[in-house]
Amino acid sequence: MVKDQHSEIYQGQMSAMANPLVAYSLIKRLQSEWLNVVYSTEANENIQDFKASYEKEDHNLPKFEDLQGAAQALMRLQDVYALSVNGLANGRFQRFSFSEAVDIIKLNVSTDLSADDCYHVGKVAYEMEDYYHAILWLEEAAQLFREAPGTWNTEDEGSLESVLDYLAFSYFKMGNISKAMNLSQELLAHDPSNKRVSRNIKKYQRLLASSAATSPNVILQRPNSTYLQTRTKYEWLCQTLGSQPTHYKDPRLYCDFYTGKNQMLLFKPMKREIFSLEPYVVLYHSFISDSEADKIKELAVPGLHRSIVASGEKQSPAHYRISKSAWLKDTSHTVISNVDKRIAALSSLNVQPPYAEYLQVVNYGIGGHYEPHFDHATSTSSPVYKLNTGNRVATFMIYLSSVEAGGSTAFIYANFSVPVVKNAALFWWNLHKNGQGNGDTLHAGCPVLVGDKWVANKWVHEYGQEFQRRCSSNPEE
Ligand SMILES: O=C(O)CCC(=O)C(=O)O
Ligand SMILES: [Fe+2]
Repeated sequence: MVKDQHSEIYQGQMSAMANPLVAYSLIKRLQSEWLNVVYSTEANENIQDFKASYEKEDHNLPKFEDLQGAAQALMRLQDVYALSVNGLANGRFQRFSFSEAVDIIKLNVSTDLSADDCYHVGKVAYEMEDYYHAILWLEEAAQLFREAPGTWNTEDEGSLESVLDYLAFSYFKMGNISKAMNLSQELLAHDPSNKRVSRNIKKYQRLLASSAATSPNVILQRPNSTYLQTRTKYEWLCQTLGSQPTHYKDPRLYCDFYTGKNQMLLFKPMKREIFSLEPYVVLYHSFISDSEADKIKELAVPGLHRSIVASGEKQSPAHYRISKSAWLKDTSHTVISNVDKRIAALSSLNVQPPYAEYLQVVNYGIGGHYEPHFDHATSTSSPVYKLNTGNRVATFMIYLSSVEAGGSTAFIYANFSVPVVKNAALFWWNLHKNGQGNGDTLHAGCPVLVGDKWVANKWVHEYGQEFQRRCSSNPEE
C-alpha cells in the first residue's frame, strides 16, 4: 500500500513538491512510515532484503528533524495565511470568511492528510509545549480516526487512543479540565485496563469539584513564542499576496522606462515601477533573463547551506529565517559579473568588492520565510562591519523564480508588499543620507505557500559611494 502511495507521488511531476501538503506527506512517508513498515510483522517475507535495502538508502532519506521542520512549516502557513486545519487535511488551502471556508488558491496537484499525518503535526506542537496548535491538529486527527473505526495502517505510528491521550493532556494544560476528562473517558472506553487514564479521570473529577478548576470556555490562543510586535501587520501584508490596490492611487507611484544617466540604459531602458517614496523602493521588471536566472541558481546549488543571521557578533541559524543560501563571487561566472555591471549602471553605485558583498543566492523551501528584519546593521558589533566598508546602504534583491502562492516581500511600516515577479529586481535604500538606519525599511520574506522561491541579494555598502550618494545632515533624507 505504501509502495502504491509512493509511486503515485513519484509519477506526478516534480512540481507536486511545490505543494507543502504533498511535500509534508512525502517527507513523512520516507522518514517514519518506511521505518514502521520495515519493522512491522507484515514485512516478514523477504525481511533481510527489505531491511538491507532500507539501510542502504537510509542516509538519503529525510531525517527526523526534516519531518519536524516540515510539520512546523505547515503550522507557520496555517498561522500566517489563517488557513483552516480541516481544509489542509482535505488537501485545500482555505480561510474562513464570514464563517464560510473559502479556497484562497486551487491546485491541480494536492493530497489529503491522513489521521496519522495530522497526529504527527499535533505531536510536534505538543513536544514544543505549543498546546494551541497541538489541540487543533490532534482534534483533526481524532476526527479522522473516529470516522474510520477499527482501521489502522501498518505505516501509522498513531491510533485513536494515542491521539486522545495527547489531546486530553493538551486540554488539561490549556486549563480546559472538562474537555480533558471527556476525552480521557472516551479513551478509557477503548482501553479499559489503562490505569494511568483512570487515575487522570479521578484527578480531573477532583479538580472539577474544587474551585481550582478553570472555566471550560478557556479561549485557545496562539503561543507567545510566535509573538512579534508587528505580527498582525506582517500577516495581513502576506495574506494580500503583494500589490495593495491603494498603492496605485498615488500618482507619484508610477511606472516608466528608466534610462538614468547611463549610456547602457539609453539603448535598453529598464521598466521601473515605483512602489514607495519613503522609503524609496522600486521594482525593475525584466532585470535579468530566464537563462541568467537559471544559471545563477545552477551556480548556487553546490554551495547552498542553511541560512544564518547575525546574533550579536556571531552568526547562527534562526527559526525566523528558514532558507538555504550560497555566496557567489563576481569572478565565478560572467553571468554574475554582468549582473554586477547592470546593478552599477542602474544605481550608479560602486559594487566592486569590498564596497558590496558577493551575491547571496537564497532558496526558500516549504514554508520558508524571513520574518521582519533590517538588512543594515543596527549594532556596531554586527558582522556587517567585517568588510570595513561601513553599513549596508542599499539592497538590490532579484527574484530568480516565481511562486504559485505566498512569498511576497512585505514592508511592514511602509505598509505594502511586493509580489514575487520572476526576473525583476527590487531596490531600496536602507540608510538615510546622514548614515542612520531607515526604520521604515523593516521588511520580511513571507512564507512560501506553494512553490520554490529563489532570490539573490546584492548588499551595497556605504564606503565607495561618496560621489554616488552624497551625504546630508537632514535626518529626513
Ligand atoms: O525573500 C524576500 O522576499 C526577502 C528576503 C530578504 O529580505 C533578505 O534576504 O534579506
Ligand atoms: Fe532583507
